[in-house]
Amino acid sequence: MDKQTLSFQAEVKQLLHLVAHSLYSNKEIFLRELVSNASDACDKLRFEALNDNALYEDRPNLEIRVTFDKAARTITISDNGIGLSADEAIANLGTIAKSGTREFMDKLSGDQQKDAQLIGQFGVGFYSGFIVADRITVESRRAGLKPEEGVRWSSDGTGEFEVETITRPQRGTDVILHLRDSDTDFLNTWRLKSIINRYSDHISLPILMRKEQWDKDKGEYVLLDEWETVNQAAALWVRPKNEITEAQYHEFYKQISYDNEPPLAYTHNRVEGRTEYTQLLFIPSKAPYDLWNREKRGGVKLYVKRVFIMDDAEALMPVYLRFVKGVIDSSDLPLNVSRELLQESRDVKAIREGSTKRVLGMLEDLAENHKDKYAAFWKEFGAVLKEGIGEDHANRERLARLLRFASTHADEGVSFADYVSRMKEGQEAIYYITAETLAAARNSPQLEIFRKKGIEVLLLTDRVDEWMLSHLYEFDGKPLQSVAKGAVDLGKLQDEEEKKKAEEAAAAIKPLLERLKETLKDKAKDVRVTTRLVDSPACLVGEEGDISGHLARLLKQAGQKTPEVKPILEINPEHALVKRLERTDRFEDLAHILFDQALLAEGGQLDDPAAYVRRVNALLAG
Ligand SMILES: Nc1ncnc2c1ncn2[C@@H]1O[C@H](COP(=O)(O)OP(=O)(O)OP(=O)(O)O)[C@@H](O)[C@H]1O
Repeated sequence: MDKQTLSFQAEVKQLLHLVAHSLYSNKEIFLRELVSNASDACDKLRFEALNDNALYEDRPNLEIRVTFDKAARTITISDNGIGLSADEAIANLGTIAKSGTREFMDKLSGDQQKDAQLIGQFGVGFYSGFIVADRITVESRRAGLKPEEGVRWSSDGTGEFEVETITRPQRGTDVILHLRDSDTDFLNTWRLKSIINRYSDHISLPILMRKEQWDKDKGEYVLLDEWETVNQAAALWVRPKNEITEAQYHEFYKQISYDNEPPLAYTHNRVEGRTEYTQLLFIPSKAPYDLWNREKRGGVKLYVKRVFIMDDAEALMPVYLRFVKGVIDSSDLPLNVSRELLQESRDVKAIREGSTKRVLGMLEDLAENHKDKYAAFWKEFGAVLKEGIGEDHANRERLARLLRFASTHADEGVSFADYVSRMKEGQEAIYYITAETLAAARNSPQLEIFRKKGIEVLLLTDRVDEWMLSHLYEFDGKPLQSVAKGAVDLGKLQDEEEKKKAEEAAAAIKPLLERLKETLKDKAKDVRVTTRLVDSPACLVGEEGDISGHLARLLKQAGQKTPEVKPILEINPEHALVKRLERTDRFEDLAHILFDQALLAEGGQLDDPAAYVRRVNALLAG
């Protein structure tokens, strides 16, 4: 192929611009990214060679070399991995194939500072070379192709790149960075070594650099023809725990997660027994931008006997732990394991169960011993963890203990155990209310009697709460009871006198109830007297087993059909407004207003807001 000039995909141009302008604060990451690509290329070769050993040609030892040339002002990162064909170079280095990166591009705000932070979550990979280089040349040959089928790719990182065929006897890739004038300080063994130590120590392949020696005559260090390995060259998770520093764990985490913040916690174990594997799992400090995408595959990489098999092996972690990042290295799975096989494998099932327990153990430890960290975790990931209540029956008990809520007694951080420890003498149930917002929950009329009696109520406002509650009926033998469903049954918390008073009030008000029922028959399935209200005239409740108004609204928002369930209107016979009903000549207006206000108070929407306004105005004017 003669030399061709091609244009970058529009998104690449945008990305390149961003790379060159936003990443100045942390220039040295270019080396991490390019070494990581070189390592990936070696992993890919090892993987393909499982089925075709000839791909190793005569160089089975995979390695990465980092060299520099002061005179030419270049740094070269070389690998003898899978290499690129000409077509692959055009496709992979001229476009953004990864959907993640494309999504990232969509999220760019144009605000450089924000975008630079965002970039940390993605890693710009190959293009990060342009942070320090004003031209990058890639020379490569794919394993298995002939020497004449090599390719040279070159670009100054603006709009276009050039490709041509070259002859290249050795397989693999050289990425040659032509440094900008301002970045020649990277042409220094010590500097490069220290960057490799910081970012790439855990890369499992040897990273080689030429040795240096002090030359007395020249009065400077000169490079020798001898090479030395400058990293540990052992996969981090294989090394004994006591030889790994906290900083190394954190760096490894950053590398696999693209998260700039250190992880909240990690766990590193060798599991022995029927299924043998090593797990190194991290809990991030911050939720990724796509946490809510349940389709997104998990963040756990699968290795088999240190050979990289796949990213995002979702079968290794339950969906509700999709925020966990890390590596699992199995000693038992076959090297040619596929995603389909993973789904069925008994070993994988054992690994998933073991890893789930480990993560829950980590969370329990945080909850117990590092309360601040657990609170931070809960803020970021609590709502996702709640999915586990419905999805992971085996661990439901443990998960329930990890849940945290707001309540009428505390703004956040209330566990079921806290709640139970504060239960009143004679209180049998754990009371909760669901609502769209904390304010709506806190101010619901249904809470009035509980507040009056000092009984704590959990305030649930996450979207997933209703669903979660359909899978969780009790904690520690105490039933969970909605304060907005069924008749209030405070059981032993209510004394006989109160009960008697309520019954008498109900009897006295019977004719009024009948009238209300008739007037509101299209809106309410029943109207009854309640003791749950103190300051409000009325509230809506559901029948035990009915879906709540809150859930019905959530489902409606999600575009799902919901069964038409009419609520029950409960009225407070002591309230002035209710008393007024008995002698008003605008009974119908007032009845509707009572209902509509009860609906508004629980966060509902009126079917006919104009009618409501008209009625209120009529009353105000009258
Ligand atoms: N040293 C290399 N050898 C072979 N192919 C490479 C090499 N470096 C890059 N590539 C190819 O170029 C593609 C783009 O690289 P880039 O670093 O931009 O993205 P990525 O590696 O897919 O993602 P990321 O680096 O964010 O994990 C790679 O997927 C790979 O196909």
